[in-house]
Order: sequence, then structure tokens, then C-alpha cells
Amino acid sequence: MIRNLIYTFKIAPAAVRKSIVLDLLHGLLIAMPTGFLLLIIQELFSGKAVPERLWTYTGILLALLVVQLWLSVRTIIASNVMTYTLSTRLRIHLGNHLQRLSMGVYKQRDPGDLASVALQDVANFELIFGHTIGNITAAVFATLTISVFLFITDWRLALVLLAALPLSWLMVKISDMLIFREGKRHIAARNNTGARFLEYVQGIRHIKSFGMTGKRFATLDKALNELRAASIQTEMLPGPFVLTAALVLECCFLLMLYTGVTFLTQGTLTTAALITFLILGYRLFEPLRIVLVDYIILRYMNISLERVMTLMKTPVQDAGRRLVPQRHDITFSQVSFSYGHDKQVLRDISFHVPERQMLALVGPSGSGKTTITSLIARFWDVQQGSVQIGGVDVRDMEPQQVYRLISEVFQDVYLFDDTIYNNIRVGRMDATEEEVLAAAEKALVLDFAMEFPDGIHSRTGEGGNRLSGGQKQRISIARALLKNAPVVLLDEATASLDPENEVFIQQAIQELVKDKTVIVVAHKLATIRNANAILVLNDGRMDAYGTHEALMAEQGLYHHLWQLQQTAGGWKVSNETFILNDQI
Ligand SMILES: Nc1ncnc2c1ncn2[C@@H]1O[C@H](COP(=O)(O)OP(=O)(O)OP(=O)(O)O)[C@@H](O)[C@H]1O
Repeated sequence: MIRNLIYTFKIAPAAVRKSIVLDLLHGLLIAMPTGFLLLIIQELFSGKAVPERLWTYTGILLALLVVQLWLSVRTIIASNVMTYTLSTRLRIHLGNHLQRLSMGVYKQRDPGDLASVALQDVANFELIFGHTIGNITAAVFATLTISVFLFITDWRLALVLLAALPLSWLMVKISDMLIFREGKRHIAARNNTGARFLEYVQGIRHIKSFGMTGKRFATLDKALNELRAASIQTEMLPGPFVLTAALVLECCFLLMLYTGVTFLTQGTLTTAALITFLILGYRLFEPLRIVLVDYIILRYMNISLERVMTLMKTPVQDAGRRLVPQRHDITFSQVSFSYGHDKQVLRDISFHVPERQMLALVGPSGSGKTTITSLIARFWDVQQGSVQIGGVDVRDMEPQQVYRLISEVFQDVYLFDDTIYNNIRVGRMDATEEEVLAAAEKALVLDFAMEFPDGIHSRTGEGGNRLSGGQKQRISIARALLKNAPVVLLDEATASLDPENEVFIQQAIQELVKDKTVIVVAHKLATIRNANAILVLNDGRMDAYGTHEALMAEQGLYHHLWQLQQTAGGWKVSNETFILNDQI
């Protein structure tokens, strides 16, 4: 826990320092009236009490009370500033770190779980940290100061009082262990509920349309029940131990009273000293009780902090040498790749795409076409061989540098819940209005945008849900045009479109690929006939490589796929029955 807290403190050292200094002063001010109380008692029992002195002490006590109040307000403000500065910076650090993780991490982990680390776990920290750390600091300091007063008054009675500490601490450690075990289960259950809820909301359309509401709800229901059970366990199990720890403190107070009275009757303790112990002894346990309870809560928070730290320690994709290529040809040299520990998805792939030429990737479903484009974009790093852009291994480039070189147009376009204009501007945030509009015009976005009441400034809805598939495609092409990157990756950009939209998209794509190095994943073979080269993949291996004519002449897999599409491409649906159309 200490290591995690030190890491967190380093995120905003000035705010932490200020808050801790104020906490210590606050602790001192809590303890100081005790000292004056002691003086008043001694004065009263001295037999020659001077009223002026007593009034002075009372005046000082009053002044201390006012300062304590003022300091309490300052301490609360400083503690809140520290907590929210820390949590904000923690989220920023986490966000920056998440950006630099490879796609593999996102695929391996539940997205709901990742989101819950950034939101819920940091929120847990936010909620608990500010309220406990200040209390603990002040309470520890106050306990120490009061203990010093007590030791000065009578060390024997002070020892009897403090004998409670090891036993109480033992109880706290036991509940600490329980909190750690149950807390982990509780946080896992809470995050699982969040993830299932997210899944439920995101998939509601499909859940409804497939009539899966009941079944799906059962998954969420199960998660909610598990959360309920884990919450009760987390609250209940450590409770008895915390209460016992507090009881032990009370018992030691009674023991101290008994010992004090014995010492008094033996004449080895003055009445003033005993009264001092009765008052201060009780005050000593007040901050101690706070420490006991808050420490347990802090440990629970540490489970969340631990999850944040684990994510922060997940290795990022680093650049070996941070090189910037001067050319933009693409080379695969004996590349083999697998996702995690799964089977090899690509085996010994080698090809070269000269600058400003087009390579089409063709092959049956699952043969590895999309994986090749992902490796070029450095979403994953290869396990064997190398992928180079302009002769530079992509692992020697920072991921951001690789993204700068690449424009992608994929079938499933993601649009932000913003205007069409701003969604295009994502391509290049510093683009001028003229440039955004020019890209929108070339990608034929203006054609449909102008039909909306706010034109290009109309909102697209979450994920672009107010637009058709073809319209979203055109926006993504406009984005890519605006980015004007030298390498273009196209993945099935027109596979699911109706003929009219397809014509528009093809037109827009012609604009996009002009003078670019292009890798296109093709399902409609007719669209890539004129590619400079075609790479045919089969089960992750290179089956053939060449031009359309050469591959047709070989009469291999490509020829077979072409024949299949001739037939399949001819099926059209009429309102009466399926009829065969002899054209692709
Ligand atoms: N993130 C992933 N994790 C694990 N395996 C994956 C992942 N993505 C793809 N695969 C597997 O890798 C293989 C190649 O997938 P890939 O998407 O590259 O094929 P494809 O040729 O583009 O297929 P399609 O034409 O159907 O899109 C498949 O067996 C697929 O199941």
C-alpha cells in the first residue's frame, strides 16, 4: 500500500505536501488544548490556584478552539484539492498509458473491466482517500502528542493505557486480511456488474430483436446478485474485529482506572494526575478509533489503487529507435504472427509494395487479410520477421508516428457523437474550414449533408446512428482525405453497400488513393482487377502473388474465388423469387 501511495503522491507533490502539513498542524491543534487542560488541573489541585492564570489558560483554550476551527476549514479545502488533483492526474496518466498499449491488451481484456479501472477504481480512490488520509495523519499525530503528555505525567499509567495498542492492532490486521480477500471479490463483482450492464445497454437492439431479453437479463441479474452477496460479506466480515479492537481500547481504559486508583490509595499517584489520565486517556482513544476504522477503509481503497497500478504497469508499445521513414513503400519480410497463444494466423509472409502502388489482399474468410493491415498499422507487433514502411521496421517507429503515415477506411466506421464537420476534422485537427469542406466535397459528404437542417453541422448521433452505412463510409473517407497520409489501408470498404452507394464510395476512394501506397482487402474481386499486384492468402500462408491476368492464368485459388463470385455475385433478390443475374 505504501508503494502505491508514494507513487500516487508523486503525481501532485505540491498539493500533497500542503495537505499533509495542514493535517499535522490540525493534529497538533487537536492535542494542544489537552496540554492546557493538564495545566488547569494541576493549578486547581496545587492548593494555591491563581484565578488570573486560570483565566489566561481558559482564554488560550478558547483561542485554540477558534484557530482549530479555521484550520479545519483550510484542511478540508486542501484535502479536497489534493484528492481531486490526484484523481484527475491519475486519470490523465491512465488515459495516456491506455493510448500507448497495443491493441492486443484491448482484445485480451474485457472493455467494461478496463473502463471500470479508469472510472470506478479511480472514483473509489477519490471517495476514500481524501476522507481517510487526512484523518489518519491528524489522528496519529494527535495520539503521539497526547501520549507524550501522559508519559510525562505518569509513565506507568501511560504504559497500561497503551498496552491496548498491540492487541487492537492484531484485530485490525485480521480484519485487514478479510477486507483484502472480500474486497477483491467485491470489486471484481462490482466491475463485472458494470461490464454486464454496459453489454446489456450496447446490445439492447440485438437482445430485443432476438428475443433474448430474459436470457441476457439473467446474466445481469446473476452479476447483481453476486454484487449484493459480495457487498454484504465485505461489510459484515471485518465488522466484529474492528468492534473488538475498539472494545480492547475501552477495556484498557478501565484497567488504567483500576491501576490508577490502586496507585492513588498506595500514595504513589496524585489526584491531579489521575484526573489528567481520566480526561486525556479518553481523548487518546478518540483519534485512535478513527485510525483503526480509517486504516481498514484505506486498505479497501488500496485494492482499487492496486488495479490502477497494475494497468499502469502493463507494458506499452515502445519504439526501439524512434525513426521516421523518408519513403512509403511497404515490405513484409518472412512475417509470422499469432494473436496471443493462439494458433499462427500468418506464416512466413513476404512481399513488397512499391511506393504509390496498390496491393490487393484476397483469400477466404479468416485467411489473415485484416491481420496484415493491422500489422502495418502496428496494432500488434510481429513475433517473427519484420514489417517495414520505407525500409524502417515499424517497431523502430513510435506508434503515433506509424498512425501519422496511415489512413484507414474500414467497413465498420466509428463516428463520435458530434457534428459531421467535427467527425471529418478528426482526420487532422489543425485543418482549416476550407480544407474540411474540400474533403467533404471530394468524399461526396456535402451531397447528403446538405439535406439535413444543419447541413454539415448536423449531429451524427452516438456511433453515427443517425446516418446510413454508406453515409458513414463517406465521412470516414473524407476524414482519410483530410489526413492525406501517404499509406492507405482499405478493408472491405464497399462490401456491404447498395449499388448506388457503392458507386459514390468508389468515386470517393479513387480520390483518396491517388498517389498513395495502398493495401486493399478485397472481397469483390472485380474492384481490384487493376491493382498492381494481388496477394492470395490461404489459411495464413501466401498462396499466390501476381496480377489479375497472371493469377487467372494459374487457375489456382484466385481463379476459383473469381469463378465463385461470378456465380454468387449474380444472385439478386426479386419480389417473387431468386433470379440469376449473369453480371458481377
Ligand atoms: N483479435 C484476435 N484475437 C484472436 N484471433 C483473432 C483476432 N482477430 C482475428 N483473429 C483470427 O485470426 C484469423 C485471421 O483473421 P483475419 O480477420 O485477419 O481474417 P480475414 O482474412 O480478414 O477474414 P475476413 O475476410 O472474414 O474478414 C482468424 O482465424 C481469426 O479468427
